[in-house]
Amino acid sequence: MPGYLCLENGLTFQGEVHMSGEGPALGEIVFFTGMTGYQEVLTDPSYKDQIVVFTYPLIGQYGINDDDSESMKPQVKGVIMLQAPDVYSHYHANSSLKDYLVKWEIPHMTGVDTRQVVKSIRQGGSQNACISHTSVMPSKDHLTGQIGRVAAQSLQRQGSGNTHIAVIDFGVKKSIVNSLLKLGCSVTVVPFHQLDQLDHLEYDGMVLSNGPGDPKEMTDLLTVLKEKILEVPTLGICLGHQLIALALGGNTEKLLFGHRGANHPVIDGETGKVFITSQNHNYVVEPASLAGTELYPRFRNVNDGSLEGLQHRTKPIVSVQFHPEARPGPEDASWIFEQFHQSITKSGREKIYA
Ligand SMILES: NC(=O)CC[C@H](N)C(=O)O
Repeated sequence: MPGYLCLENGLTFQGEVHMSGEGPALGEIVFFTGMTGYQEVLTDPSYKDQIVVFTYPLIGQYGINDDDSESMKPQVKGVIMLQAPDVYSHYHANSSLKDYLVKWEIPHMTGVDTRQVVKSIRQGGSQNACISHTSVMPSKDHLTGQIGRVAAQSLQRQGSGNTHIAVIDFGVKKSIVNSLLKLGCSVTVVPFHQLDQLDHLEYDGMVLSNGPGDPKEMTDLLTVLKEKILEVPTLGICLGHQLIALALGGNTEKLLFGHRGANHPVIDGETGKVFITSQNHNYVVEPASLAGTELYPRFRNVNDGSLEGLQHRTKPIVSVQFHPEARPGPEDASWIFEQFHQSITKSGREKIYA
């Protein structure tokens, strides 16, 4: 049925709307620039309640499969595409993208001038938007509470390796846990609201996961997090990176329109090497806020110079704004997990932090 995408800045786009009810579906509108990886994006809990615009004009060509989801179901509030073909082709696929979105009742829209939508977001910044059959202007209210809607409810142990990692779950992607299991670690996923459980666990390292929304919604946890971060080798990924900065005295701010894609170049100040990363974030750590803390900026985005990761001056604590687990995107940064793993053993630590 014909319908509308209405942005907070007043712009309205017409297209073909597919949604079960009348709507409207309200979410923060953001854009993803990768040519592939739509299944991973739709199921990444960090996109909770966001409306995602895909800039690549043809989405759904290789269908949906049983392996590539980052969580049990799509997490996005809505999907905006130029074209989503009914025909798909891939030896792994078991459903079309459209059937999958209909099954999970995810409002989606095709026939939209996605380039124009993206231009508008780049000018006005991420903002709320509505998908509906009639033209409905979105509220300007800042959407909150997403982390509580995606994180696990109870502790989950996986793997049997000797090195035991506590993954603090703010909406963890499956591939972060898988990256640790692949290195031979065992993993306990600890929900963010059960940090007291860490006192009963014996673990060798900690990972603070990715997650949706504003990191400052987790301000109540910062004192406990700081104590735990300083105790064991710690890796922070995306929201986890932002929380390490906040816990150790830094500050975060919101970018105008965020980074979401599979080809963001990042330079490692330690080695001078540039690598291509997968990204999905709205917020960044403010470099100036690190003055007087024990953290220093190690990684930078080559395109806009924004901060992409931190290192602690004396302790084995590293954090990255990009996604070393990739999915979707290149695996150029998977060495971050390997170094984290090495940093857990004393000899590895001496080598890395010499
Ligand atoms: N992928 C993430 O962890 C995103 C972190 C945070 N929600 C942001 O948008 O910046």
